[in-house]
Amino acid sequence: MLDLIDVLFHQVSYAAISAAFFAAFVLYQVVQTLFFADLRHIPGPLLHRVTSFPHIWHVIRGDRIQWLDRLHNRYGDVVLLEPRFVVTCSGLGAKTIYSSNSLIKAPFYDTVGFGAGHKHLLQLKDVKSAGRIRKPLLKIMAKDNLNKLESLIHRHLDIFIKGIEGVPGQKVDMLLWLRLLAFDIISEASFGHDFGQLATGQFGTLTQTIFDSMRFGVLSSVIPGFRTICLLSPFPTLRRLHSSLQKLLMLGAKGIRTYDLSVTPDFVMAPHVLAPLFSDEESLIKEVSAFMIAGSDTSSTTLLYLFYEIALRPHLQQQLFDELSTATATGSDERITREDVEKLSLFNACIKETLRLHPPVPGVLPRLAPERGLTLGSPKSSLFVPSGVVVSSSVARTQTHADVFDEPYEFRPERWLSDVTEDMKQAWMPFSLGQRNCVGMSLAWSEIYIVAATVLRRYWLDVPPETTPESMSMVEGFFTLPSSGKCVLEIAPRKAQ
Ligand code: HEM
Repeated sequence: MLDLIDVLFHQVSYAAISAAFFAAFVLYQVVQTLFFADLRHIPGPLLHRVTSFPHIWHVIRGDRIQWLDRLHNRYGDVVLLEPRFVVTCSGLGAKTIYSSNSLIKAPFYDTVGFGAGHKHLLQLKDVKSAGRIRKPLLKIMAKDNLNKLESLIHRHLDIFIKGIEGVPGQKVDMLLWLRLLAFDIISEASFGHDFGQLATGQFGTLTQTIFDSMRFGVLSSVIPGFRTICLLSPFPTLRRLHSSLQKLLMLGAKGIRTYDLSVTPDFVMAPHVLAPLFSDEESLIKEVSAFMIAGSDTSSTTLLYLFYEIALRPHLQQQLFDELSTATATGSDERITREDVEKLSLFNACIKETLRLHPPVPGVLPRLAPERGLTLGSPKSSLFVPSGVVVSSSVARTQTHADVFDEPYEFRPERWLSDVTEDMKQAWMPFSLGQRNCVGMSLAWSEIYIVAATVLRRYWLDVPPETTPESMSMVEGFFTLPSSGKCVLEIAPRKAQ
């Protein structure tokens, strides 16, 4: 009996000693992380030093834009977002991160691909390997080359116009129609044929697949193992999200393989034009499928907020109409071309201001601090970030920095008409900066110019009571969208006025 007590006593004391050691170790780690870690000089909530959970939570909720705003208001230009993730909202900080070729993309980009195998351009980590695809792609998508796409844009715009004019009461959900337009344009530009959704006025299988792919991309970028969770899940919604990427690839493959060269032989982004850039068909299919995501909601969101902001301001709308009326439509059938309107100053200022206040990619573009570390500077402070830490600009906040823009949250296109400071130029980054900026920028501008000019010359836009600042407040999914999921605007044909 005594022996038994002795053994138990020893076991208990061993267990107690082990527990005490473990508790001391945990305490040491917590104290070390909170007060002695190499990032302790970076301002931010204490919780961010030990967990990524707050960041994950706000990504899932879609309110990261507002959360980043609050963090910067409280902690300044440079903030600790996660234990190994630092964000800055200074233009100078953005320049430091994105204009240097030595910063590679963060592991985040591994999660936004199409699964195993080849990566698409957005995912390629370093400037050099991305450059091999980017350089020829930029030539293919150069402004002069894109003239050939203008008739394609107009063809879809005709269907769009017919569609919105048929909406009862001419109260149009612009979000729905602009998304349909952008999806049809990019699918025809990439696959050689659209999916006819614009003609039906409804989201179809393709759009649902793209929406699911974007949701899946967002969730798998923040929830570890999300792919596996979906794959093993009994819930049909999760399994549908997971299969969306494969579905998109299948549509991409079909588009490329059934591309009709006899109809559009010299098409800008035709498979035979793009194929030499890629080592095999799989890479080409992945790239073109990624265009479907990168090149759709980005353009439609810009056009949406442009129309909304203009519709809110009758005086500006009339000024813009007067300016657009000075442009002669030189395209076939007297259609507006990019060249007709791209130099109009107020028109350009309105688009720039829309992209400043409502950036389609509003959140973070994470990179890894290089081996020597880097200093994130702003006029107020500069903080050293050691090697391997993820660094990023908080884009929406950088573009509304109160030190750079007067009345930063006001839509004031005139700020771009005179006295544009270097700080303003530096802080305007809707397409990102440097060697990994948007490769589809020129295509996006063509689409925005042509659609916006055609619509604003043709219609007077009004905001009905149901469309409010709250319903239009920005949420961040893969890209920016209005929180209500719609944007009803009233359209009145100009001639009828
Ligand atoms: C208003 C419209 C657009 C905006 C605001 C926009 C914005 C951006 C931004 C901010 C990036 C950098 C992403 C990052 O570093 O994580 C990017 C990259 C990219 N964009 Fe766009 N984009 C637009 C339209 C388009 C279009 C129409 C395409 C058509 C194909 C496109 C294709 C791409 C691609 C392929 C990349 C990856 C480039 C690389 O990693 O080197 N984008 N875009």
